[in-house]
Amino acid sequence: MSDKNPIIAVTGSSGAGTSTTTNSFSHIFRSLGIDAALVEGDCFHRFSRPEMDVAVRKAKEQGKYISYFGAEANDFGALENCFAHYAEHGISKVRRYLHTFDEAVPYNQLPGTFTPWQDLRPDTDLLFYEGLHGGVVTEDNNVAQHVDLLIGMVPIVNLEWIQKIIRDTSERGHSREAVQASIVRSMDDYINHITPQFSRTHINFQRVPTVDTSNPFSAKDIPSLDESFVVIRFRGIKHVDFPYYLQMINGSFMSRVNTLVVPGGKMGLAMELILTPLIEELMLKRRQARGQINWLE
Ligand SMILES: Nc1ncnc2c1ncn2[C@@H]1O[C@H](COP(=O)(O)OP(=O)(O)OP(=O)(O)O)[C@@H](O)[C@H]1O
Ligand SMILES: O=C(CO)[C@H](O)[C@H](O)COP(=O)(O)O
Repeated sequence: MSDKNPIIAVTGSSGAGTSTTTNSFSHIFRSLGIDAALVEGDCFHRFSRPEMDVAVRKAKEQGKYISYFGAEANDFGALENCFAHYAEHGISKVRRYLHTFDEAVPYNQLPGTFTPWQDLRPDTDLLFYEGLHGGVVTEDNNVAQHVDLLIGMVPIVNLEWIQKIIRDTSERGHSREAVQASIVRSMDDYINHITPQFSRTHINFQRVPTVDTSNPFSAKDIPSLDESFVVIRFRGIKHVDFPYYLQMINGSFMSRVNTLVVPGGKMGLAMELILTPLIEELMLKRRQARGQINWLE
């Protein structure tokens, strides 16, 4: 945590929608005039796609599974260092993992490879991470401790799998069988490294479909926002203005004292209403910590 160089992390499983959510954050950053440094979590994978294929095969020969959710295939130490270094100095190093031809062509590289490590732009206002492990804690690494605002993006699991299967087959060139196999292979790491993060988050956004998703492996399309509700759970945030949200978001209601439910189509509006004041507060603390505060504000 750092008042001077705050970090916001959106964490979620593969296909959960962390990249999609980045659009909502970009919109908020733009409207608040915030210059955010983007860190894509996939840059901390240890292996390129061909290297991962080999690692998975070798592990299988030894009767083990490795997946993109776990510590063997991701450098949690490098991720923690990235956050710690940014919190301390406002800079860090990042790279990109290129998933598709569209992403890879501008770099003259192949899909499934990394760009070289590069310094983040200097003088950014905050670091924005989206990926798998923004709230990870293991025996050796504590990534979560460096995050000032931790958001979980968590569709219910059937919907998450539908989103992953359809995205991976239509955009990333994988077969349905390969994606199903990777879901099976990931299950241990999913339980040990992905889901525990959602008990450390400040807010979880859980999309729940209102259409039948009981066989996610046969789904032809992703249920739309209008075919879903979003369950929003708050933890450890003071003064959550539930009456204001209930008034502003048509069709919203509370299901528990810390839980707001909104129609799926209102997810963007809900994110903006809820996150804008929290991000403004981070920026206010940042200015105070840097002695830039104008007491007339
Ligand atoms: N709220 C939503 N409504 C409808 N479709 C969605 C929503 N969120 C995500 N999707 C779709 O689900 C798929 C996966 O989303 P996205 O790429 O954002 O996931 P991700 O968490 O970034 O995955 P990865 O970590 O594997 O890159 C995409 O096809 C995206 O369009
Ligand atoms: O999104 C993922 C994890 O967040 C992917 O599973 C991982 O990055 C590997 O990508 P690809 O299947 O494109 O090689």
